[in-house]
Amino acid sequence: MGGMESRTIPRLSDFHLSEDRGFLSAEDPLEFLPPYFSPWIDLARDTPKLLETKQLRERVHKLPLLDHTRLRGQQEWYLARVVLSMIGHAYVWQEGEAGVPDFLPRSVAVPWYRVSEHLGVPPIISHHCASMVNWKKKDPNGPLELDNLQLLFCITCPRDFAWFFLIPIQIEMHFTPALPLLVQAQEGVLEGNSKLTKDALTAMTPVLNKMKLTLGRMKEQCDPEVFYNQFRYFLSGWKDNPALPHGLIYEGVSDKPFQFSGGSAAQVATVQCLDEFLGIRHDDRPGAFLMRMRDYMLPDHRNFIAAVGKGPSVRNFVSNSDDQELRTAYNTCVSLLRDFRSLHIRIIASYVIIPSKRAKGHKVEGLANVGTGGTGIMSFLKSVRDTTAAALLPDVSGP
Ligand code: HEM
Repeated sequence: MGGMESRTIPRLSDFHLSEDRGFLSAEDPLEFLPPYFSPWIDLARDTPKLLETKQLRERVHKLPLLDHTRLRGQQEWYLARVVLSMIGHAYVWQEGEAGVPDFLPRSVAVPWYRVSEHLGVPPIISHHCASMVNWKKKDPNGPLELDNLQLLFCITCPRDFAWFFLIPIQIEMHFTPALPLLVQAQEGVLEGNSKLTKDALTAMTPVLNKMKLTLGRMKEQCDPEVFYNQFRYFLSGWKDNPALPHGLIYEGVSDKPFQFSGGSAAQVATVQCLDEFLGIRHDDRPGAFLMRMRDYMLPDHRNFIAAVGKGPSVRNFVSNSDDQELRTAYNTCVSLLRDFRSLHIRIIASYVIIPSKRAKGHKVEGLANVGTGGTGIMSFLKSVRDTTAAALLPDVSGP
């Protein structure tokens, strides 16, 4: 990743990133669209119940084709994408892998495709739409914190599904102070100011610690068996997926099927941003997968990550310096990111590997192995974690 190092420091405002919300948008997400769009909102709200009785497809068949060009403002476009993604995935996977439809009806396909095109992302559920713009505060005057957050729209299993997507929002909030710090660290490199870079790296330590602590809260309200057997497959896409080997036809958009990857936390911008900042370069295959996941991020986010990677190299600066404190500060960040990834691997063991062994013969068995899933997951994640660990720099040699 990365490429030629430049002397340009990314400015947050150029990428519409705010100092107090980071990759979350500066305004709170909308909960409602204008009344004209109530068929979408009502259907998305009813989705978990309609799936229970297997009536969701019927409701979609009655959905009118609405004019998406009547959406106004970024937040309305975001919300439209949230609800259409929930409805679209519920439609495709209502019957599990056994009963996939040949095409997605135009009343969902056309606006989903066009709204996503407008936002510069593929028409499929992504981490951004399921999590980052899909929340509200329980107490509007309370803090933007996990325990005060509620997910707006779910596909199924509301309690567990919501928690799964709320955890990343809190992680995002922890990460937010790191954005100006990484800019500061690169400024230090540009100015040859070791202290500026060191202070920034040191101030990032609590950020990374908090991210890991919150990741560790996943089990509080998201049960591994519910995740694995009841909602994971609803997030699946139609690329490299044996249940939809040719992809999916979006009726009214094209007669040819499209192939897109499903939702994955590998689309989280924060972690890839940290990799670029710390100069961590992943091996060919894992690196290519992570790079591909950037296509599912908002253009501003993927462009910012690329700009950080092209900015002055903190890693080169640290490795060329004989300031041991600077090196320790850098190494602390790298080791905390490694620890975050090690914890993530332990989580996958209980959320994917163990349930997959129990699920033999279950109706969604095949869907457990899509994407980088199944046995490929662990070697992928371990490679990414080991490359992170390998980025640790040796101590400065004595005089
Ligand atoms: C129950 C919770 C979770 C499960 C089961 C899970 C599962 C997975 C899986 C299977 C992958 C491999 C890529 C793929 O197949 O799509 C992955 C990658 C990834 N996940 Fe998670 N994930 C969970 C929670 C999280 C959270 C909360 C975050 C951060 C907010 C996160 C961040 C990542 C990242 C950054 C990657 C890419 C690999 C890396 O950079 O280390 N995951 N996850």
